Amino acid sequence: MSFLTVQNVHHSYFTPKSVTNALQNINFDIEEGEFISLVGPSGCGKTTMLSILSGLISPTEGKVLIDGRLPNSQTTSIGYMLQQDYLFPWKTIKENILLGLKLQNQLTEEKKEKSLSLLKEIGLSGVETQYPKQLSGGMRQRVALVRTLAINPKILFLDEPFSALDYQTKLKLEDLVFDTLKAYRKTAVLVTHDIGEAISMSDRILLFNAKPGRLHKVFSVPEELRKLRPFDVRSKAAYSILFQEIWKELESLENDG
Ligand SMILES: Nc1ncnc2c1ncn2[C@@H]1O[C@H](COP(=O)(O)OP(=O)(O)OP(=O)(O)O)[C@@H](O)[C@H]1O
Repeated sequence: MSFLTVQNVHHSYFTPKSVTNALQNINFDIEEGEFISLVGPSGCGKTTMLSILSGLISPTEGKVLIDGRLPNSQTTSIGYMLQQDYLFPWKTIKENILLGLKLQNQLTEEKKEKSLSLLKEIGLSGVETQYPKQLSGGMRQRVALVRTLAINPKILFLDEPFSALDYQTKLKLEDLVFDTLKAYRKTAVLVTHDIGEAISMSDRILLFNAKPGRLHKVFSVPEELRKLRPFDVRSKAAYSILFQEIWKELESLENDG
């Protein structure tokens, strides 16, 4: 059985006046250690899919299993990186990083040391006693990554974590997140509007279609690109070919809609 399975998922939002079929008949699997991106036109259900995968909402029909368990079960450890870093402004960087462990009653000396050494690994030595407002947006997102990894999640859900950053910081952070997730052999699902980001970071890309949201096509990133860091992927011919392919497919979906 795969690490994560999505079986016949449908999801509708009901309001007193209308019903929106956000997702229809979604099926896919993710293997342990895979990096998957969800892309598609606005309103195709990417955020809804991520909310279902992470157990924030239950699908109207069908189910998701992570390591054989429902995502909202106590034993399924999930990490998030979002567009905003959601660090607590009144807590120091060290307190922010250790908060998850503290809340889960898992703050051992060993885990504390590990989390603080990860902060150094990603180039943030010496910020432990500073407050979030003293750091740049890119630095704060790096702290958010450490905070997420501190709880040793089985899977990470990344909801446009680079979209609020300037272009140069975004490219640097893509490399850093990629390196860190590979080093710790983490499984990850990224939602992004940026096809280049999806190709350069992922093993596979799931293209969704809108109204209702369906899984339209799955693209496998060529093996030769998967071995490279995201920044280096962007200069390869195979990258441009796949970019064109996904771009054309997206355009045809938008024209159909
Ligand atoms: N809480 C909600 N109540 C009612 N309808 C909703 C709700 N959340 C999302 N929708 C609708 O469900 C559909 C899918 O929305 P969703 O946000 O998942 O798409 P998306 O692909 O993430 O969009 P975007 O790329 O614009 O962020 C859309 O038609 C949206 O209007």
